[in-house]
Amino acid sequence: MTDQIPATHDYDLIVIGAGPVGENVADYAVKRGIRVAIVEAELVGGECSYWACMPSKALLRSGQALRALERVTGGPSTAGSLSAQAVLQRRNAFASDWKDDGQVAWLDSAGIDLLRGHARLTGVGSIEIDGRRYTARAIAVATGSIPVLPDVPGLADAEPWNTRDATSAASVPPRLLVVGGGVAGTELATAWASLGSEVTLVARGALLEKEEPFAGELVAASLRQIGVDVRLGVNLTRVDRDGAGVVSAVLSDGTVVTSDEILVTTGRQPNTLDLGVETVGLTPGEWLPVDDTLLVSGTDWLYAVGDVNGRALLTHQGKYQARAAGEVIAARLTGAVVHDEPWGEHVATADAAAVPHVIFTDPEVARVGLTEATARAGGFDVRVVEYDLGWVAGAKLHADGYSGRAAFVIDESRKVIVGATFVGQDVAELLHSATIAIVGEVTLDRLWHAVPSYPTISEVWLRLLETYGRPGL
Ligand SMILES: Cc1cc2nc3c(=O)[nH]c(=O)nc-3n(C[C@H](O)[C@H](O)[C@H](O)COP(=O)(O)OP(=O)(O)OC[C@H]3O[C@@H](n4cnc5c(N)ncnc54)[C@H](O)[C@@H]3O)c2cc1C
Ligand SMILES: NC(=O)c1ccc[n+]([C@@H]2O[C@H](COP(=O)([O-])OP(=O)(O)OC[C@H]3O[C@@H](n4cnc5c(N)ncnc54)[C@H](O)[C@@H]3O)[C@@H](O)[C@H]2O)c1
Repeated sequence: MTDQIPATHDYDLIVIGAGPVGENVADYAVKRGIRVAIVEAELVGGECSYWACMPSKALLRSGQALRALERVTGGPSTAGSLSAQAVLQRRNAFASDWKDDGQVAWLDSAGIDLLRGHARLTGVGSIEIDGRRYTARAIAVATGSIPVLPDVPGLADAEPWNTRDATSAASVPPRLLVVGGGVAGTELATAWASLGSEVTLVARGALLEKEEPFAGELVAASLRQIGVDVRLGVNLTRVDRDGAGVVSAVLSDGTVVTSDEILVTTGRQPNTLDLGVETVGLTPGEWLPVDDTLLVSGTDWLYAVGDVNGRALLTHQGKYQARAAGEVIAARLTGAVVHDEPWGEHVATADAAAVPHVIFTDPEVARVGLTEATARAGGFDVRVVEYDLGWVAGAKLHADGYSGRAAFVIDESRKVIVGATFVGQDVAELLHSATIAIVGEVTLDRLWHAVPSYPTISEVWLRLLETYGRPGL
């Protein structure tokens, strides 16, 4: 192990991992005129492009569109059905048929060198790929995260699906058991049920426990409506797959679920187990701790960006970090001024204040910032207002019997929104207005002048303000 950056180096910056985050670190850095290489062990484009965001949303979209049509009087009079094979083919196209030629061509056009293979850190400013050593003045780790498999007797031997299997499967399993009531579990249960699978969803608590409680309740009700057997407050105790391939799962309430596949969606862990982090004083298997410029604590050359730092396991938030990291690495290497004050060009301040995300279940769950529970735990002087989206004229027009709910978490001391949640059909596009209100710290009295158009679902903004009451009255 070396303990200082080598005097000569192959690159200014080496990025490990060419997922959406690594690509953006490299892109933003190379545009500032430094020499950049990126290392990829599998496909350029990463998890999001081939086994996560894109294929899962492609699997979900057709069912959502069909149900939306059925909720409008005059839509199909008999229950419509999807062509599962056509949906799977559309999914294949969105996963680029698991080929990365397009992304590789883009790297080339951007002037970023691609090094194929599995990289391991070997010391300060140095890595090894298949026995070959490369050095750089800075290294950015963007290796993402991998699924967690709970230690349940028989589970590993039953060859469960992980999210990769569930997003790339070539046919619809007649029966699917989904374990885990979080984001991936609820989305993939929705998708496969829409495609005709008989789905059972098992969650050890409620669904979507990190959200406002009404989110999980509304999603559980709608999953049941599309035929999913939702079992809450139970866990797996034992799993077996017999010679015919049938899976039997024994639950903590003593019941047994039989299925053709079992999908485990019980969270993620950092992809740092086989990365050589121990050569630079870090612990394999742990999230890499970073400051707001994405610099790894205790170093002046190592950065960790995206899922691997554990700040927000979302593509768009990782890419936001990547823009800051690419710029700050280049700035530091070229001696340019670093703007690392809160909300400055070189920091990921929004990671702590305003992370937006959409769960593409039906209804969608869209949240930015804090929930009531996290705001209270954070010591905010909180007031929460809620409104039933089914009462909004634009929502009634959008779908017969529209069902949904929205909430604002308000910091009473500053009279600003610190969290917003919308649950309902097609609320995803409402979310960015809330992100802007939070990042801009727009006060409630000013928000009264932001007039939503009639008749749109966004009128819920006015209804929530009215529920709060006009400041000063
Ligand atoms: C089922 C599912 C659905 C999701 N849907 C969404 C969504 O709709 N919206 C959203 O925002 N987020 C979604 N996410 C989360 C999103 O996929 C991740 O946040 C995102 O992929 C993280 O990007 P990343 O670049 O940090 O890591 P990754 O995308 O995991 O990329 C890491 C890359 O590094 C490579 N690599 C790893 N180790 C090495 C090594 N040692 N050497 C060389 N290369 C290496 C890997 O091969 C990979 O290409 C979803 C996740 C899952 C599981
Ligand atoms: N639309 C999106 O943006 C999207 C979609 C899918 C995934 N993701 C990202 O991927 C990440 C991972 O998703 P996820 O659903 O795997 O994680 P999650 O944290 O959302 O949910 C994990 C679920 O598994 C349960 N669980 C954990 N350990 C368990 C155990 N030992 N036994 C039984 N149950 C257990 C939890 O209670 C929870 O219900 C999310 O944090 C999210 O950021 C995003």
